[in-house]
Amino acid sequence: MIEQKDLLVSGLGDPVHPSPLCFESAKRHGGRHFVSESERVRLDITEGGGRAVQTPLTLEEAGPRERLFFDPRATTAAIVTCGGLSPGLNNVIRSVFYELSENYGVPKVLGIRNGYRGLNPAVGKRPILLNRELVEPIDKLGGTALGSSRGPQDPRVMADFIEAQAIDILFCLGGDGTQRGAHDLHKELQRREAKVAIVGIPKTIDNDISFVHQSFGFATALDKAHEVIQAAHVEARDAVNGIGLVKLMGRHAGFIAAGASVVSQEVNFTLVPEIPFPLEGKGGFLESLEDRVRRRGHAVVVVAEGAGQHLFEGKAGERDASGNLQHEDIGTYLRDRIKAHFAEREFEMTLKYLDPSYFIRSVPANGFDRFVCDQMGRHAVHAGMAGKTGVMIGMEHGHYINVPIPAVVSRTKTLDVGGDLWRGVLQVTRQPRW
Ligand SMILES: Nc1ncnc2c1ncn2[C@@H]1O[C@H](COP(=O)(O)OP(=O)(O)OP(=O)(O)O)[C@@H](O)[C@H]1O
Ligand SMILES: O=P(O)(O)OC[C@H]1O[C@](O)(CO)[C@@H](O)[C@@H]1O
Ligand SMILES: [Mg+2]
Repeated sequence: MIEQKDLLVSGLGDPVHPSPLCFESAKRHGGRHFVSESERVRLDITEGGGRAVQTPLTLEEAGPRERLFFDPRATTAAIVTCGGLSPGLNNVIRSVFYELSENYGVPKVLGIRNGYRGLNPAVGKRPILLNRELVEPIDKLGGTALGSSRGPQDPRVMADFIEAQAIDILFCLGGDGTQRGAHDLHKELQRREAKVAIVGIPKTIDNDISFVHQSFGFATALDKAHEVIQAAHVEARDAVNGIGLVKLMGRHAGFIAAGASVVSQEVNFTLVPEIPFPLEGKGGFLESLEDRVRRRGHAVVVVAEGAGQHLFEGKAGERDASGNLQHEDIGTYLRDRIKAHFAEREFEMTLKYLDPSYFIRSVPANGFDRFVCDQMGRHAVHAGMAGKTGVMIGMEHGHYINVPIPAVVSRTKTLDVGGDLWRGVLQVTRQPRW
């Protein structure tokens, strides 16, 4: 259980340098300008309906501070991108670079190559000095201009490198693993009493990072997933007893599968990791699917990659370089089980299996994600320049917030099966309430 004391952000010291940012016109019009340290955002803004009355937890509002810890003209910053790709990584790199160099006047911004590996000179490539020419066109491209990687590096080696390069602020773009790595690095630098700010920026198409209502890349992933579901629907509808089966990413959480099902409106079954569905027997998935095909002549099924793992109990899964468990392939397993089920009943049908895989994440960000990327990147710069460290930029209730990384990684965000999104899925699919 997170307590208020777990939500206090660490600082490197007194902010003594005046910010070069200018908000005079906002001030004149009575608008918001600098954000003070006392401004906080409530984590839970709902009440009533039988909820227990509690003192609400609050988080630090992110945003530009009037006084900075780092003197912008004498600051060196660096950016690293880790883990799997997500639409918008390049947009964040670009916004972080421009905010630092154009608005704060930071003279040196380094791009660390291929994730945390680039902080270990024994195995990584040298960092690149970012400049306008390099950064200006990257937002039109998918992927990350800096490269990424999985797999651990020793925090002592990374801290040595950071100190040797005189890096003052490191921006760590990545998912839960990246934020854990950032926390280890922060602790090592703290142990050395090094005045280095570590600022995380959450990246995941899976949308499964706590304290982030919607991470960048998620909306683009839904757009791409929607295209695939549309194709599955056309194929299913135009075949004799057609079934379109679509597997989508989401190893721990079903946000992509659920979100894309609602976007598409054509899905009849959505299978997610949060709800272990019965496969066989009355009311199970196969019987329900058969019933739907008998009644309507076709069906569309969307399955998240992390769904149905209970069906593989006893199998020792492999792990990737970062230690993430590799799931058994629920997509091809369901494809084969569906075919076998209909064959046993001598019920003619046509199954089309679509696995868009990386197609939904290695693409440029859509308009909404581009917007989120810019906001995330610039808020991260404000936090770093103010000397906040061991912190990740979050977003709740439309407010950007500074969240201590231990609080972020202490819990995993999964679909709220009593919430609006899942209710939406049930209303669209009218599938059984497993
Ligand atoms: N528990 C951990 N402690 C320290 N470092 C970690 C930890 N977990 C992962 N890392 C490091 O963080 C980097 C990225 O981790 P990982 O490959 O798990 O991706 P991620 O950031 O979780 O992104 P995603 O899973 O969304 O692709 C890797 O270099 C990995 O070794
Ligand atoms: O094949 P890779 O690069 O390890 O990435 C796969 C993983 O990426 C994710 O989309 C997370 O970004 C997961 O849903 C998926 O398991
Ligand atoms: Mg991860």
